[in-house]
Amino acid sequence: MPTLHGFSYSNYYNIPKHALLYKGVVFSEDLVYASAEGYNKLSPALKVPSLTTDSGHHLSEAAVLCEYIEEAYPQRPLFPADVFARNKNRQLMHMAELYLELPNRRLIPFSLSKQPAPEQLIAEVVAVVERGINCINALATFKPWLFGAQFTMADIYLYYVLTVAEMGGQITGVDLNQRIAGLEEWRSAFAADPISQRVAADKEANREGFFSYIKSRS
Ligand SMILES: N[C@@H](CCC(=O)N[C@@H](CS)C(=O)NCC(=O)O)C(=O)O
Repeated sequence: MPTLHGFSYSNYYNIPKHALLYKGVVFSEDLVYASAEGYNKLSPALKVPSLTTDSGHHLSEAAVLCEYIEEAYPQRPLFPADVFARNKNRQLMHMAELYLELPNRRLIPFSLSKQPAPEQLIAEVVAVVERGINCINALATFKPWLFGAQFTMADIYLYYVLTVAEMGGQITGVDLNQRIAGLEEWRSAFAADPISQRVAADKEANREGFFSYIKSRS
């Protein structure tokens, strides 16, 4: 049985978790924070999530876990069969991370501490997020999923990226629902799925533990 390492408050952790649940893979969860002793053996970058495969190998980086999960568990495919469509899917995943997740992630410390973020930082974040908005508008159809009828890995990836993008948006004032037509309805449909609700409930159950961990490190 594969083991997913990390914590449920992490949006990155919830990406492979959602994919595993969608495919009906039986897996165990190992609650671990990135600074735990020995965690570098699972994830050299000391980032959550990581996965230990059935054969005892360790992998890390959420997008890599998505690829591994699809290859190791081909049931209920999450990438399109067509090679171009499959790579278009990956294109959106990469763009969502680079231009929506990572810039907004820079604002997490200010969101958690409720301290004002420097104007220069906000301007830098907004400049990158504008690219992200253009990318999603150019690629996604929202009919009803990002690339049409098939629910794909890109849907999972973007949904959890938006957790951090929304947190940052409260500081920058960028409202993605206003800027990306169809995003809000798509997100509501995703959130209504029982798997999304299970992931959200697990996240909520980890809230106290996560904030105690953050406090213990400051
Ligand atoms: N590029 C990594 C990023 C993962 C990431 O940033 N995870 C956060 C939790 S949401 C983390 O481990 N943070 C710990 C740290 O930066 O020390 C991935 O795709 O898995």
